[in-house]
Amino acid sequence: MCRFTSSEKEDWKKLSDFLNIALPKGRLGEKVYKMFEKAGFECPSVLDDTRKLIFENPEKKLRYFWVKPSDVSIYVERGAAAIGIAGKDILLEYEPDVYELLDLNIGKCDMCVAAKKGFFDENRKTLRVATKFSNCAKRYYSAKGRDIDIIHLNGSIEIAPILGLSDVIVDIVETGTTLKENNLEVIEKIFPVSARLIANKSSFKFKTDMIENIAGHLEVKND
Ligand SMILES: Nc1ncnc2c1ncn2[C@@H]1O[C@H](COP(=O)(O)OP(=O)(O)OP(=O)(O)O)[C@@H](O)[C@H]1O
Ligand SMILES: O=P(O)(O)OC[C@H]1O[C@H](OP(=O)(O)OP(=O)(O)O)[C@H](O)[C@@H]1O
Repeated sequence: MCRFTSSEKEDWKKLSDFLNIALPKGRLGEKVYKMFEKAGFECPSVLDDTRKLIFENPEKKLRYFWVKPSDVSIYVERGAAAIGIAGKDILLEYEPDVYELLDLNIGKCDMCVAAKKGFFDENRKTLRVATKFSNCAKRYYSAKGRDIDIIHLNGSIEIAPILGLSDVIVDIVETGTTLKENNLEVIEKIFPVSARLIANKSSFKFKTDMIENIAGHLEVKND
C-alpha cells in the first residue's frame, strides 16, 4: 500500500486546493494581472521586480505564474493551470482543447498578410510566406486554393520580404508602425485578435463556481 507522510499530504492538498492561473509574460501580462487585482483576486507579489515565476495568495487560494504567451494554452490544456489568458492568435494557431470563457477586449490587433509596398501577387508561382503563425497561414491560403511555401520564423518577421526571404508575411499588426518603418503594407486582414480567458475542461467541471466567480468579476471595458 502506498503511504504518504503528513507533510506530503499537506503539500498535495495545497496544490489541489489552489486555483492555478497562467499569466502571459510581456506586453499583455501586467494589464491582465491588474484586471484580476481590480476584480478582487489580488496577489501583490506578482508585480515584484524579481525573477520569481510563481506567486500565491493563500487566503484567496490563488496561485499565479508567468509563462511565455504562446505557452499559456499548453499549461491550461494539460491542467497545470485551471485558467489562463491567451491571445486569439495563439488559440487559432495551436487550437488547444480548452474552454474559451471571455473576450477581455485588451491586446487588440489584427492578423494580417503584409508585403513590400507595391507588391502584387500574380499567382504564377508558389507564394513564399514568412510567419510565426504557420497553421493560421496554411489554413488561410488553403481556403483560397493558393499554393504556398511556409517559412517559419520566431520573430522580426518584417525583415523576411525586405531581404528576399519571402514574398509576404502573415503577422500581427496593431498600430502599423513596424510595417511602416520597414516600408511594408497590409495586403489583407485575416482575423481580429484580442486576449481571451481560457479554462481547462476538467478544472472547469470541478471548480465551476470559483472559475465563474472570477470570470464574472473581471471588468471588461467596451470600446
Ligand atoms: N503589437 C501588438 N499589439 C497588441 N497585441 C499584441 C501585439 N503583438 C502581440 N499581441 C498580443 O499579445 C500577445 C502576446 O504578445 P507578445 O508580443 O507579448 O508575445 P510574443 O513575443 O509574441 O510571445 P512569444 O515570446 O511566446 O513568442 C499575442 O499573442 C497577441 O495576442
Ligand atoms: O503594428 P505594431 O504596433 O507595430 O505591432 C506589430 C508588431 O508587434 C509584434 O511584434 P513583437 O513586438 O511581439 O516582436 P516580434 O514578433 O518581432 O518578436 C508583431 O509581430 C509586429 O512585429
